[in-house]
Amino acid sequence: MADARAVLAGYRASIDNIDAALIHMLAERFRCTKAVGVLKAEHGLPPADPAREQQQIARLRQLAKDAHLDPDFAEKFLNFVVREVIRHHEQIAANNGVTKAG
Ligand SMILES: O=C(O)C(=O)C[C@]1(C(=O)O)C=C[C@@H](O)C=C1
Repeated sequence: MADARAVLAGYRASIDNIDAALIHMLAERFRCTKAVGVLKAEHGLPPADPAREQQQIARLRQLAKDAHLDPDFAEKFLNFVVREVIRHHEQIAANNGVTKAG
């Protein structure tokens, strides 16, 4: 039992590091997409680009398969993130290209 607890603690330390890396990577991605939102608003480009999304989905599904991750999960995760990005783009466009902090 003591051994199992030590093994579990070791796995949890890795999980905590991975979760921290995910948060930092998502923060960087949203920093980048906010700049994209400003660029799009300044040039009158639409918030969503469905053709680009189809390319991203196809690419991530293949990457997921190669990595033995469920491709349906990868697609759902990308869609979840992109829907939030589009919401930000729409807000930026409504504010004429001005972003709010956060
Ligand atoms: O590439 C763009 O045009 C973006 O706005 C970025 C992004 C994304 O988050 O990857 C978001 C919305 C678009 O529909 C496609 C892709």
